Amino acid sequence: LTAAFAALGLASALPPRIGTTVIGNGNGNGNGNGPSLGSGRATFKQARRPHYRFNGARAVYRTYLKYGVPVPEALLKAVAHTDALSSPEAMKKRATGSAAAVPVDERFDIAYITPVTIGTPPQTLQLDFDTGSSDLWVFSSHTPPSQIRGQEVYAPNKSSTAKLLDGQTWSITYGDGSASRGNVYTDNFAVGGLTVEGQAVECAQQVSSSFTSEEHMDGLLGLGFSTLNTVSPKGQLTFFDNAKSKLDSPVFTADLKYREAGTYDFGFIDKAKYTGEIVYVPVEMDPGYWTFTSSGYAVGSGNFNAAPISGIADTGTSLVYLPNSILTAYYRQVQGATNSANYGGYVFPCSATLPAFTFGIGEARFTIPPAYISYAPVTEGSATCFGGLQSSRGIGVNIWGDVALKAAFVVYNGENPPKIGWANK
Ligand SMILES: O=C(c1ccc(-c2ccco2)nc1O)N(Cc1ccccn1)C1CC1
Repeated sequence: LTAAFAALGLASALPPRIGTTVIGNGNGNGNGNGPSLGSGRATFKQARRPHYRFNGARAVYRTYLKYGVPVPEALLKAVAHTDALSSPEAMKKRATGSAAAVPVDERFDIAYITPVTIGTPPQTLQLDFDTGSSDLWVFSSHTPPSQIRGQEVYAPNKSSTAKLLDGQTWSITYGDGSASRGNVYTDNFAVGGLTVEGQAVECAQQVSSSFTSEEHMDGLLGLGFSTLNTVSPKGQLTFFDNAKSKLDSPVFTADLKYREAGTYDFGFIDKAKYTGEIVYVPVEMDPGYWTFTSSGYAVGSGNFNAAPISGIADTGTSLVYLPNSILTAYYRQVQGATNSANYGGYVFPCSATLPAFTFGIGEARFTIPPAYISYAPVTEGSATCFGGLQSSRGIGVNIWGDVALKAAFVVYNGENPPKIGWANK
């Protein structure tokens, strides 16, 4: 501002502290209708103007007018632009968030963890963001120490903003047989700069062994629909449902990657993260998963089999689970592949040459490279590898897990009705 004034050859008469409204305290100067002057002194208390946003361009503009200096075109444009930025609707939705999705292990993408902060002062935990479930639960000070192996825990008693949800409990069983249960607090909760106050944080009082052995995962953050939430007797909202109303746009995106960190973004779609166009398909939100229909598949360079495949986009599941007919078509192209009862799924020699797997979203095509499908040796150092494509028989739903999701940029659009968008990257 000083420079602006100097440019105008004006003394740097800085305007009074912007946004103050001068109010009298009743000892006026007697020429209004206030009480007669007492000691010839007057004091005026200043008060902040609520929701006032300083607007530099407008301050300079006012000065030009005050001194009768012609206002240059550029300044008029700046005033118009900055006014638009601070307009009521522009002010209303200002929130977005962005956080890394890091593989829990450097060799296989078994799951991805994302840093979050809970409480006051903030406690940082690493959670598995899971679009296949809708409970936000954490290892906590209520978790038996015998079930904790290196995880960070949330201690509500160390947070001045934690509140127990009296009488509320939760209990969840996942498809791989893992399970956890406990009680519930609300607290301030933030992901990548996006804060929700009063988020239901489900504290584990019991976790099953597979959670104990996943030492870098301090809990799950459900991004399914809140209808799946298990808190009883009063179901709670997911972080996304709580944050949605203040997001610039009611969306979150998943950009998972093969053996490297990706990102979850909330409230915006980052054009730098994808190529071509995002193709949207409808979502069936009952019973609570992001359920959509794929338009078909192809094995390697084979022709595309156009056939609707209903399935869920599940960031919390490592592999892809599809109908047997598709798996037979795929693994018959893999030398030495068998569906092993011993290992519980399709295995093959790690030295085998694998075809890619392509799935359709409308007219768009997404190809999972062979490297993603040669998932991991069945046991440390084994020459037999477990496939990234497995059978959905016995699950009841087809699942597009991380093996598929990391081949795309995925937009979870929470408008009514919800939809899911897919783009290549
Ligand atoms: O693990 C679950 C899963 C997630 C949430 C719930 C649940 C119960 C009550 C509320 O949510 N139940 C699941 O079972 N998978 C993935 C999966 C992977 C492997 C086998 C079976 N399934 C659900 C998304 C399908």
